Amino acid sequence: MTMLRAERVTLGYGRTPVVHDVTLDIIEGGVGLIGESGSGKTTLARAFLGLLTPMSGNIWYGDQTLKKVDMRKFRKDVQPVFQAEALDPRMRIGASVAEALPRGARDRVKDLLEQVGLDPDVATRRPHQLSGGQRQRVVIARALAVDPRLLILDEPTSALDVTVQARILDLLASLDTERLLITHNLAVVDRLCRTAHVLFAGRVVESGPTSELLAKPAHPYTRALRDAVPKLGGAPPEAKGRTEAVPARTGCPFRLRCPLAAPECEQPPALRDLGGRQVACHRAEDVLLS
Ligand SMILES: Nc1ncnc2c1ncn2[C@@H]1O[C@H](COP(=O)(O)OP(=O)(O)OP(=O)(O)O)[C@@H](O)[C@H]1O
Repeated sequence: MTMLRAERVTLGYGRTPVVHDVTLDIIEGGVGLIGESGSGKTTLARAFLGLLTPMSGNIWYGDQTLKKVDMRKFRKDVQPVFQAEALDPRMRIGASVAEALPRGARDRVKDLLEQVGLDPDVATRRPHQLSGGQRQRVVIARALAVDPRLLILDEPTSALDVTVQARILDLLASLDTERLLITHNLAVVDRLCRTAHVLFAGRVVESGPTSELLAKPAHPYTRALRDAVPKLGGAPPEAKGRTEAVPARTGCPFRLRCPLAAPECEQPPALRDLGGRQVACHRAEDVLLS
């Protein structure tokens, strides 16, 4: 089932588009958005949260666009999971979680803290008295307080060290709530999302089942990300090749970094179906064979 849908969405700041003509469904089983810094992941997430209005195209929630939807209900159904730094440093943890709960349900603080694997005694502490992993759990507890249908998680574990990161991923995997996960790290998407979309320079370059994208990438950029997959907790990968090259302004945006670039890549590749996935590459068949 599709929970949220971006339909031919172009997004930008001022008059400058940074996400171009993206169509993408958030479906059950977890959806991952992967790409390097500046590829447009957070911009797309902000549009899905209703925080950024598309320059063109629409975001659909069920059969309504976000322009028409009941925003009070939408804000309850679709919850962002912010970085732990967003917690109010002056507030005690219990008050911080209680604040997120609906009126009349404030006695659920203890349950929520337990649900995210925290000792309810942390309720009396302030954020600086918790570890980074504990703070991230509090942020997740706050997001869960309104029983959302969908969590939108932007790099939920990148600030944490490896073992703590693995435990937070276990927690997220154990939740019933659906998720859109934004990350540099393919290994994190593999753990939490059945479907993955790879963004490069504000365009979807490959989409499909995560396991297939990892096992047999059809876009050279997906392959470069896969080959640079950091262990959980590692540094963000850089695609191999001429990493200093900026995206090309004409033709395929990846061509200046692509080891398979050919004359036809001076024409922009359309996103096309290829054996159960979608890929925007003239040479996808060669990528699969090579
Ligand atoms: N508020 C803003 N005003 C103008 N340009 C912005 C703004 N926010 C982001 N951008 C630009 O939009 C592009 C996409 O940024 P975005 O933050 O969506 O990328 P990202 O893939 O989430 O990167 P990161 O992983 O570093 O967060 C970048 O070129 C960025 O410089």
